[in-house]
Amino acid sequence: MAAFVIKSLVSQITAKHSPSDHTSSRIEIKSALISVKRRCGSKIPVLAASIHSENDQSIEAQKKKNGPLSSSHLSNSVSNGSRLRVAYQGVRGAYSESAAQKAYPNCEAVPCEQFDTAFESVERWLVDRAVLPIENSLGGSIHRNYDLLLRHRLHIVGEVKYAVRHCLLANHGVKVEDLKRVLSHPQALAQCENTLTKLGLVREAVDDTAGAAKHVALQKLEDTGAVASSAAASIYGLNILAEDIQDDSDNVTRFLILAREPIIPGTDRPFKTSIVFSLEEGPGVLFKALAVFALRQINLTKIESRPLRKQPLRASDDGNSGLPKYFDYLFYVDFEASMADENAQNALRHLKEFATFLRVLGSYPVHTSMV
Ligand SMILES: O=C(O)C(=O)C[C@]1(C(=O)O)C=C[C@@H](O)C=C1
Repeated sequence: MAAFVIKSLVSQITAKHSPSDHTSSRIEIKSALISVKRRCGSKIPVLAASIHSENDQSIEAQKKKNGPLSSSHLSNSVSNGSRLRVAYQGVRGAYSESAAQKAYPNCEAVPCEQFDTAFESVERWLVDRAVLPIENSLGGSIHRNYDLLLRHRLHIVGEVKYAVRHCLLANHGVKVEDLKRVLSHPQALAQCENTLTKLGLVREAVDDTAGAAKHVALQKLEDTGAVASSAAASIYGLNILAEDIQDDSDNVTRFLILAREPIIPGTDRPFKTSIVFSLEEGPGVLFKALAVFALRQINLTKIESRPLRKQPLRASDDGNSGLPKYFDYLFYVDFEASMADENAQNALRHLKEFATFLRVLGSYPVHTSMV
């Protein structure tokens, strides 16, 4: 509630003042924050810190430099509430940018250096949403984002599936036979495993596909190519040596749309729910957990297990030698039902009876159209 109050206050105040008139709007925001703080208590300081500093000027300056948001920028701006601002990981030309624009066609796509930065920029009101890859049909799960879903308190409010078509890019005048190395995001390299092996290229993983293209272009490399999109080729002035080099034409990456607040789940269209839980150790416990859905004819579309980092190993309970006996895991499950559906509510109530931890990450409409 406090955050909502502040956000509407800030947009009212900043709307009153000209963009250059930061001093008076900051003074007014400060006094408004003091009165809100009296009403809402100590939750304010963190949010206030992000409002008090120079607002969009630093973001505009940052965008002019065309550099992605880094953690150092997280504390000094706030979304001005005009166009929806959507964070993605990577630089201009990344598939994540295209996915963000597909999810919100008129959005302002905001590049972030790391996945963590994208999560934090939503939490600190720098942007309104984040669109982050969670799995790919060839490369599998993006484990980092599964771990971050648990570490942060954002909600999944949607998903978008994007058909990824990789190109082999190089500087003009460079031929395929001149290449010795290729740069790209590890997921992209994995999706083009066969092609890159046939070409005998040494792979080097970098933060994102478009960043790889940008580096090859800026450094005018003649023995190194990049695996990236055709959009990245035109943005950074590279030549497309080969198109559709992914190992399978059906190369789809599923992205999650993350927000500070959950959506109200409905039953008016197909919904999906994502949860994460952990279980006691024991024979058949996982079977029992999955049975709560099977018994109610609820279809599971994804199961992912990730180490329980706070307690990665579990000592054996027979007390022998005290050596850890089990790896402790978290289970991430997506199922095809809305949390507005009583059947899904009963399934989770049943799961809660023997799960040691359970959190609903989001209940959101199934993405149906393809790019
Ligand atoms: O590097 C990019 O262009 C991204 O958008 C990242 C990413 C990913 O993390 O999987 C997104 C889609 C593709 O699967 C390849 C890379």
